[in-house]
Amino acid sequence: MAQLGDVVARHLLRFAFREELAIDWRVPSFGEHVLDDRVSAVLDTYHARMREERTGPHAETPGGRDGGQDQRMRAIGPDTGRLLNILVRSLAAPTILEIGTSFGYSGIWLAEAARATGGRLVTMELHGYKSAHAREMAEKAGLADHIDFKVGDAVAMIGELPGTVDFVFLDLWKDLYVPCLEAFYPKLAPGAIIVADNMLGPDPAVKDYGKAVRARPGITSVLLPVGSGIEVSRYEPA
Ligand SMILES: C[S@@+](CC[C@H](N)C(=O)[O-])C[C@H]1O[C@@H](n2cnc3c(N)ncnc32)[C@H](O)[C@@H]1O
Repeated sequence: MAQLGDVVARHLLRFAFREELAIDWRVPSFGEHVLDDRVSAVLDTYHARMREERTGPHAETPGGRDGGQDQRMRAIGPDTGRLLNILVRSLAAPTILEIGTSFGYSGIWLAEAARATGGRLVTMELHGYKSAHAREMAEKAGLADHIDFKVGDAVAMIGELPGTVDFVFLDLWKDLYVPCLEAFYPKLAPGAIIVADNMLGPDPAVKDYGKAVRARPGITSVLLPVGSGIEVSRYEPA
């Protein structure tokens, strides 16, 4: 019964917040005076591709997830992008870790906030062709100087990061959420914020992540119905 309740709640939330009703694709609505023209133009280019992706057939093409030739952006929407940007802008010169670059959409929102706050974005992606596209778009947006693009398995690369991180955006294949948490948790700076995407999806791995992050010492966490559902957590050691 509890499981049925979960499914119904998930569908109601998805309906209430589904793209057609809630997504505001207009970049200027974020604030014409906040995002510069180069950033807005790049976001608009991504939005056109995202609209096509979301309205087109959902079947995987050959080589798609994850035959090594995946072409879908699988990007967060503009609402989640705006929220990431707002959260990062509340931090001073943060080190931001993005796990799951894909073709670079969420990274634009994060890097724009990194530039505004004197911070830096480190973004990790398994596939070189996706990371290369993300870099090209970041160059067009004038943001590439604020980003380190890393290619390889994030779970392994997180362990090699020097220093601490102030903000983590977790958005890769869901079965890796908990292994990533295990890898980045020891690197969290006091006051660090973690945002995990796709938390209202059907994959049981996201529930495992929700339980695992809330069980960690020093974590306060809330699930928000923004985009496809985000778990927003804050770390404050005792
Ligand atoms: C949902 S997409 C990320 C979307 C992106 N954050 C955005 O909103 O624009 C997930 C990405 O994680 C990448 N990925 C999957 N496993 C990975 C791993 N072990 N290490 C690094 N990246 C991985 C996939 O190739 C895919 O591009």
